[in-house]
This record gives sequence, structure tokens and C-alpha cells, in this order.
Amino acid sequence: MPPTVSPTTAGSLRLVGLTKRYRTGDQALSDVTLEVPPGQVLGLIGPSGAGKSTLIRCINRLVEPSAGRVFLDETEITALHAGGLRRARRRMGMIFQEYALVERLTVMENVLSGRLGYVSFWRSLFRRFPPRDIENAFRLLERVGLTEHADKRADALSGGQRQRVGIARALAQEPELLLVDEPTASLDPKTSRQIMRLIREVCAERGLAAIVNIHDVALAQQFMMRIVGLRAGRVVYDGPPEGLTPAVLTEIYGEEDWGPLKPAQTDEEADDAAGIPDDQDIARAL
Ligand SMILES: Nc1ncnc2c1ncn2[C@@H]1O[C@H](COP(=O)(O)OP(=O)(O)OP(=O)(O)O)[C@@H](O)[C@H]1O
Repeated sequence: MPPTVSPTTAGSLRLVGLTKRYRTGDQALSDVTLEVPPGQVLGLIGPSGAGKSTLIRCINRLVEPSAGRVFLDETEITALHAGGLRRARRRMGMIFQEYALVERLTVMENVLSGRLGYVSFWRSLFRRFPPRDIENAFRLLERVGLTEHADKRADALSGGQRQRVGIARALAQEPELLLVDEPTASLDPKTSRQIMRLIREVCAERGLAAIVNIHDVALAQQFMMRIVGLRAGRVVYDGPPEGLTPAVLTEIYGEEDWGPLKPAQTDEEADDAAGIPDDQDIARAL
């Protein structure tokens, strides 16, 4: 019998029994049930292969779930066909690890491409966007701190700047929900924090919910309102960032080292940790 589904409030996401088994036989998700209220920024953590990317992609059906249901407000995403699904996808902005920009287009054109689901085919072919879209794109570029880069080609920007374009493009869609897949995996620690802060801020400004697939536990703890820990396709933790105790992290990640390295006890251990060879290492190598 399908699970009972009660009405949701505006802008909320609900996953009911979401399951994905790839044709290869990989069971990526097993019976994931989650509700994300409007405005909540949720961090999805878990070891490699836990199903984080699959979960994010099942929500907008870039990956087709094998079973279960996805609701955005009252719309059942999993029941939609071509046209309906296209319209529903506009409501979900996506931000990618590798930015997914069109490198040879300008920053502005990349942001405007967030409007492609809205403008007619002919307008999009000639990249003629309504003035309102262009004004809005300028405002978004200002918001993400890239006004003076509007006319640069995307491939002339740094990684952090590219991700800002990715964020502005997702917002140009005027989404109700952000799906964010490892937004900082290619960035240095400081830039990663800036990008996470920006995502948190724009969600707060717009009352947007977000699901953020995030590798770095410390970043998740610092910036996420709620954490969902996946292990082998199942939810093994769902709670506040403060609840990520060593025992919980071990449950999510297993015994592999998920946290800060243990402090070195001796100079020799410190050298080993830093990769500095000592006499014994050199003798072993000779
Ligand atoms: N296109 C695919 N075809 C077959 N199996 C897949 C496919 N994509 C993912 N998988 C498998 O599904 C499982 C979950 O993968 P997924 O990429 O969702 O995990 P993840 O938690 O995002 O991992 P990572 O952090 O390494 O990106 C893994 O066993 C993976 O090998």
C-alpha cells in the first residue's frame, strides 16, 4: 500500500519512500522519507557512494527514481510527464560542483540562461531576453558581487567567481527550492566558506529551501540548519548540526577517519603526518 500523504505547506518538499536501483544493480537509495519546510537549508552528508548525488537528482528527476514519490508543495513531481515536468523543474534551481557554465558565453549570458525555461524557443535561439529578465540578472550579479565581470567570458573567472555565476543563474530561475550538488568540492577552504555563506544568505533573503550535498562535515556543521546523514542509501541521521557527535559520525561514515586527524604525540609522528622523512624512512627507502 502506498504511504499516506498529507497536504504540504507552500514551498515545501516532501520525499516519500524514495528508492533508486540503477540498472547495474547498485542500490543507491532505499526508502528515503524526508520533509523539507520552506526556508530550511539542509545538508546531506555521507561517505562516497552513500547516494547523496542520486538523492538530489531524483528530486528533479535527472535520475528517475525506481520507487517512491516526490512532492513540491501539492505537485507530485514523480507523476509528471514531459511538459509538466519541464515546468516543475523551473521551480527547482540547481547548483553544480563543476558550475556547468557555458565557458564561451559571458557571465551575463550564463545568468540569463537561467531564464531559458521561461522564454520562447525563438527568443532563446537569438538570446533575446525581456528587459525585466535583464534587469533582474544585473541585480543578481550585484548580489553575488560580480557586477564588474558581467561582460567577461565565463572561462576568464576563478572557481569561486564561477560558482557565484552558478548561484546567480539558479536564482534567475526564480526557484522555490535549490538543489545544490557539492558546490565547494573544487574550491579552496576560504572560498568554500564564502560560497556556503552566500547560499545561506540568498536562501534566507528569499525564504528558499535548499538541499546541499556536502562532503566537508565541518562546513556542513557551520552553515547548515539541519543535517541528514546517508549511509548506503539510507537515512541514518536526521537532526541538528550539534547532534553530529563522534558516535553519530562513526555511524554515518563507519570507522574511517571522518574528523580532524588525531594530534601527533611525538616529533616523529608529527613529521610522519607532515610527510617529512626521518633517518629510518630514508634507510628503508635505500
Ligand atoms: N549512473 C549510475 N549508474 C550506475 N550506478 C550508479 C550511477 N550513479 C551512481 N551509481 C551508484 O549509486 C551509488 C550512489 O552513488 P552517488 O553518486 O549517488 O553517491 P554519493 O554519495 O553522491 O557519492 P560521492 O560523494 O562519491 O559523489 C554508488 O554505489 C554508485 O556507484
